[in-house]
Amino acid sequence: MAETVRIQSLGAKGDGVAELAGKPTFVPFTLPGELVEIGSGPTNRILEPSSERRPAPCPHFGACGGCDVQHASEEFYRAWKRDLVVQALARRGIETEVDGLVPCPPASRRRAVFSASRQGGRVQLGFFEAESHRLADLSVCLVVVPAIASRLDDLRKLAALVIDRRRPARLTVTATASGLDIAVSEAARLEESSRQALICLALQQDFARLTVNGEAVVEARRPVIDVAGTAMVPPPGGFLQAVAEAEAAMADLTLGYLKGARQVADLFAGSGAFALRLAKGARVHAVESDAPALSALDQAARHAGGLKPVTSERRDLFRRPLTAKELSRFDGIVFDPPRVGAEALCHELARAQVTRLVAVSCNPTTLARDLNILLVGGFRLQSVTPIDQFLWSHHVEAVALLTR
Ligand SMILES: C[S@@+](CC[C@H](N)C(=O)[O-])C[C@H]1O[C@@H](n2cnc3c(N)ncnc32)[C@H](O)[C@@H]1O
Repeated sequence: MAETVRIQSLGAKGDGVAELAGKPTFVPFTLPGELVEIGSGPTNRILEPSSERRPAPCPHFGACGGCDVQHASEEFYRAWKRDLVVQALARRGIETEVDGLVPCPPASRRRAVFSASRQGGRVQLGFFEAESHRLADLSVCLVVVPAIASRLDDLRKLAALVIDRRRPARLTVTATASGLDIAVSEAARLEESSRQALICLALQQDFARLTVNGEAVVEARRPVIDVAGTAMVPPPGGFLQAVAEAEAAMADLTLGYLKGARQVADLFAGSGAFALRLAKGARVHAVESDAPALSALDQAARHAGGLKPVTSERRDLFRRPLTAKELSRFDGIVFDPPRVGAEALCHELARAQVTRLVAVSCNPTTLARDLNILLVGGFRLQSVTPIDQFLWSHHVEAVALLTR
């Protein structure tokens, strides 16, 4: 039955929020203030559009799970994203100045994880919505760098050789300085004939490296990521900040905040986006649980000229966080955990003799929880900067400085 609702706000996942029969109702692709008819068909009818509404630039918007908010003015979009951080902090009772959002340009995502499946004999390649089976077959993608956007058909040809009938394959595609680095997971078991076909295709398409279900199929060239002048070869499908400009913005803030520190810990260091930059001015101890990531960091540090010593430690920081005593030997610390945050580590940090801390986060909710632990432990929050890395999605990063 059709109902008419007035959208009150935009929720944390980018859906419009309205009240219906006293309950919150989520209406995708709407904006605050809009009057919307819902439930009358597959799409909702906007009866009164917001003055902030704009035509979505991408023809796949709405059908593709990659973007949530393309239908608003840039000013509205940026304010909403910044507010996701403000609101998450406020829910923990943290009232603080939050900087303006560092924006993300279109055509800048160097790392994308596509899904591919076969529908009626045709290979479809695109992004799934969370918890959805909707996969739009992309003819264009406005968020990825041209080196990826121009290769969607080639990626479909590759997917055709690896798709398992029972589940979609995942293609982690990274544009590196030496060509595309592609890691396919959840692929069908490779028969010798499809392995040969993949090798031919990868060489013909000039992919730098192709890995399928963890097996190196082709490495025509080492895929190289430039980390502010240091060459780093990432492990296949390993973590990499998705947008080089966003990584640089987070790193610039971190380096500025830790200026003058001599002994720095980079916790949840990945392949060294921060460590390799920090080591230009300080000794760095990098801690991370993923062995291939640490090995990439080590190799890069060893081959780079002019860096101060970089040591690394493989350690599960959830189960075995550095202790307050271990942390107290550093005069600067940066930590950049996955979405679940760094609760156990923050309890140790709160007790450590550390005066300068940089928290980098991809989840405002866990960031707020972790900051709260540090504030109770006597730190003061000096700044919070939201950074857009996933343009037109509901994801937002943040960098915060804490001092004692
Ligand atoms: C958001 S990434 C940050 C990586 C790095 N700072 C960068 O900017 O490229 C989070 C990192 O935490 C690592 N990680 C996940 N769980 C961990 C754990 N329990 N202990 C230590 N590291 C972990 C992941 O492997 C990943 O490299």
